[in-house]
Amino acid sequence: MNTSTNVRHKKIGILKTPLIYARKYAVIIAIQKILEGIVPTLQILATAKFLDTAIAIVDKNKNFNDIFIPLGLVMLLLVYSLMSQKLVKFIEVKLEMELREKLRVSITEKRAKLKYSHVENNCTWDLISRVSKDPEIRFKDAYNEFLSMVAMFIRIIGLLFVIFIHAWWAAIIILLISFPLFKVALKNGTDSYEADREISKYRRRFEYLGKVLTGRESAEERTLFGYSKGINEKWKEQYEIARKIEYKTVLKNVTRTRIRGIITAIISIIIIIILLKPVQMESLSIGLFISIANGVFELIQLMSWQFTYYIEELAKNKEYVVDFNEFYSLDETEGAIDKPSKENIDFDCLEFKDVSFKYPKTNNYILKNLSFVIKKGGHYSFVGVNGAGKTTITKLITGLYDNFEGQIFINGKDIREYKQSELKSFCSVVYQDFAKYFISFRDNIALGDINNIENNNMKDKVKSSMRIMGLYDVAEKLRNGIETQLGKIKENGVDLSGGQWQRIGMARAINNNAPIRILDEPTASLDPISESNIYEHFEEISKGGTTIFISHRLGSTKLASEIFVIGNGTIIEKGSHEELMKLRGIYSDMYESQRSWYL
Ligand SMILES: Nc1ncnc2c1ncn2[C@@H]1O[C@H](COP(=O)(O)OP(=O)(O)OP(=O)(O)O)[C@@H](O)[C@H]1O
Repeated sequence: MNTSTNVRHKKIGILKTPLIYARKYAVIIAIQKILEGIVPTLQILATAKFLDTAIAIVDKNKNFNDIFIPLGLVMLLLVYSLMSQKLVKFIEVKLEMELREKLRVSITEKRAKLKYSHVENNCTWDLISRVSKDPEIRFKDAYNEFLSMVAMFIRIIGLLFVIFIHAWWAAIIILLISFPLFKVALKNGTDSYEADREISKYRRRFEYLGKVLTGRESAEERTLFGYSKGINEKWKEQYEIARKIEYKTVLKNVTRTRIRGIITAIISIIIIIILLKPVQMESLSIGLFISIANGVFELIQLMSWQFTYYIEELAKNKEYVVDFNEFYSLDETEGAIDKPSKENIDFDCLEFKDVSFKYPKTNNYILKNLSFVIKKGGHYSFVGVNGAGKTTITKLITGLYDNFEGQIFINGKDIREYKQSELKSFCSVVYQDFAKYFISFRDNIALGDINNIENNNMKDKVKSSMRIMGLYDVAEKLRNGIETQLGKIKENGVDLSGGQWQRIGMARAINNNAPIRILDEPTASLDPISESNIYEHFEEISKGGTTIFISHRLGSTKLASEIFVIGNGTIIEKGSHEELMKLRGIYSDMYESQRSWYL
């Protein structure tokens, strides 16, 4: 069915994603991180044992041989710490690669399935862009940071435990100062992501303006109109807003972090001074004092900088995961990625019955109680002023939007009851903003019939479409003929003129066997000879099927068996060219005003 589906997406979290998509590497990293949390406490104990034994040997209370076991332990733990870090870096790269492969495919698939309205809606488009940016790095970092935090937590508990046994009050003081620090870090993380979100709006604008200022597409106009200075000002304006938001957030975070650092440094010095007392009273050995002092400094360092850094990052990544889950729960069009049905679809008639439509989240009706019938084998023309709603009608016919009021029937059956694969096989379309694919000349045309793209007769089909569109001459002049790579992204790629690209777009549509052919401004970029060539070959283009032609060039309407003049969202005049000319209404005014320039 061509209806949208509200996707019941199982929410995934920071931990689940790597475990689902790259389980092996995720488990190895988790084990390593847990060990990373345990080893430092063992190191403190082993170092203390080593120092106390060394002092005892100097004091002649122990044998020299007694040093080997604690020394061996210290060495072993040191070697482990060094080796494991190298190993985990390697595993992290593997995890990232596997996440990239799986997540990118999954995100691309989801994007392809999305309801078309999400593509045309700014808010959801922002969300889609945010989520699609480096998802593997986001999840890898989030996973690592979460586990590093767990490791650090284990490490903190271990250190606190050792300190608690020998100076419980020091452990309590450290704990008390840590809670507000974590809260501040959490706030920092959320603020940063929110700022990122706000910045991304402006970034999109200044990046676009940057493209206008430097891109190839606008190079000629840039030189001719000399607008670089003005656009540069606008670029600066948007960039400045983004920079100020970023600066304010960073400044706030740095100030909070600095104050936090100074307070914790003072507290750690006080703790060390206080710990001297039990050493003096010999209730704390010198080895343990040195190890604990080291531990306290390290702990304060961890808690005031690293641990809080991880909390901040985690808060940021949590926001990303919220976006990620929101993206996956956006509604989809069922069967959106299905290929057109392979069966030969018979088309009999298409009917719009009192159709009204407004774009989602807007208030104005673009189409109002629109009714018309398109019959098999007929040639129809939609004309009307800019913005009258002609392209919108094609969006409804092709099923891109299904939130209209009234009814649309194809062969007497409600359009919403068709599967996407069936709907796709009804129409082939040359869009007003047709796509230019930077692939070979031949593949650009072959794409029009995806079901037979690998067939042996595709080359002949491509050639036949090229002949109709007068593309033989164009291909002959290219170095590798129809195998030439188009577009400038490849080293040997060739760019074509606007009209040549448009003819390729038409050839792609002709290569498709759908019974209805929709041509939205197909001659806008064509020279007069190519344009009249199209009118002459119209029967071949339509292949005996039904055509819907949208054009402001009213010469094309003479081919139509019926013309629909669209105004105020509905049909204001209809009939053949001769009938409408006799009517002396809007159509005849439009036609006469265009013709007057040719006389
Ligand atoms: N995605 C969208 N969201 C909101 N409004 C839209 C959207 N797309 C088009 N519109 C509005 O719908 C109206 C009809 O647009 P449409 O593209 O159908 O006109 P048209 O008759 O094909 O115009 P033209 O002759 O200029 O190609 C316009 O006012 C346009 O601003």
